[in-house]
Amino acid sequence: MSAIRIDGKAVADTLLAEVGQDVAGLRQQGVHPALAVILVGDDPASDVYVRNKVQRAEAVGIRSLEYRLPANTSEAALLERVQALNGDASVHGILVQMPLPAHISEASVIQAIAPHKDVDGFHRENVGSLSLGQESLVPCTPAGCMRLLRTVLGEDGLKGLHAVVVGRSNIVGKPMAALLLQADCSVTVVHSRSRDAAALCRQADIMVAAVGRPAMIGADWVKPGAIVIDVGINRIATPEGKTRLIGDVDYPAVAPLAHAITPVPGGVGPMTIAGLLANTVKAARQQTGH
Ligand SMILES: NC(=O)C1=CN([C@@H]2O[C@H](COP(=O)(O)OP(=O)(O)OC[C@H]3O[C@@H](n4cnc5c(N)ncnc54)[C@H](OP(=O)(O)O)[C@@H]3O)[C@@H](O)[C@H]2O)C=CC1
Ligand SMILES: Nc1nc(=O)c2c([nH]1)NC[C@@H]1CN(c3ccc(C(=O)N[C@@H](CCC(=O)O)C(=O)O)cc3)C=[N+]21
Ligand SMILES: [Mg+2]
Repeated sequence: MSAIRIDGKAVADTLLAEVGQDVAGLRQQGVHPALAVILVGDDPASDVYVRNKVQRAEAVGIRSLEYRLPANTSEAALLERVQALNGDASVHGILVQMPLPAHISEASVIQAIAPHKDVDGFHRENVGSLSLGQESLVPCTPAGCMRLLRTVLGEDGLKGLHAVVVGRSNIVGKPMAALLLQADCSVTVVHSRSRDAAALCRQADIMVAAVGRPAMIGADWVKPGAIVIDVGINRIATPEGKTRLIGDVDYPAVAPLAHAITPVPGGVGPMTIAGLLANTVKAARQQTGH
């Protein structure tokens, strides 16, 4: 028996086609959804993601504005840029690429983004809404993971299952746990201080790995028949002297015993970008009343 390989690229393409139709409809009504992406410094990984975002945005008809600021940009200058975009009615979504240089407070920058333009869903107003189960802009990566889980399990198929989230970051782990709870899973969150993380993970019907450690999750962490979602994006060196992407899950070891599993690349990553663009359209609708 080999696992279902969850094709995130294909699911993302379906979502992007829907987004493209929504954008076309809005543009006929005179609304051109626009996303501003701000990148501070020249982190090579961030550079790839920002390029992917801008390309996908343009492919679905979303106007994209890209601001590349030098690594020595002051926090005040970045906040000024954010405030200018907050006040620009032609811009519907604002994303500040993380991580930021150490001299800039990520929290301060996130709180400066107008909540209705916060397409990452990181602002405390959106975090609060998510936690309360109220309508909000939901973080793109966890939302993408939920959509992938529903493609395997169906709309109501998550109810009552035990989900284990590995990682508790504000951008992935915590919002992931909130969404799983809302879908009526029982949720365990495992982190660096957890006692016997592997034993907790072995109890999971659904496991979501968001750690940032290449292939940390081996076969002995996974219950046979579990569904495994790998959020990790790690760049490792190959014996040939090149680099390649690998997840937090040891795919060759885990795939034979899982019911379904996402690959890296081609799993969660494409869903994040599709979700970001879907959030941009949602924000544009809310801001324009269309
Ligand atoms: N596919 C996509 O679209 C995206 C992928 N990513 C990727 O997902 C991964 C996680 O990202 P992010 O959440 O931002 O990472 P963070 O570094 O912010 O968080 C990592 C989490 O993993 C926990 N952790 C670290 N080591 C262990 C361990 N040995 N056992 C159990 N838990 C551990 C940490 O625990 P503690 O809190 O105790 O320190 C922390 O909560 C990265 O590879 C990142 O590149 C991120 C965003 C989007
Ligand atoms: N404010 C903010 N919001 C984010 O959503 C955010 C961020 N900062 N900082 C960095 C992480 C990481 N992230 C990814 C986006 C797309 C892919 C992606 O497209 N992955 C593809 C291809 C990757 C490749 O080939 O390099 C895949 O996995 O198949 C991956 C990772 C968003 N993040
Ligand atoms: Mg910082």
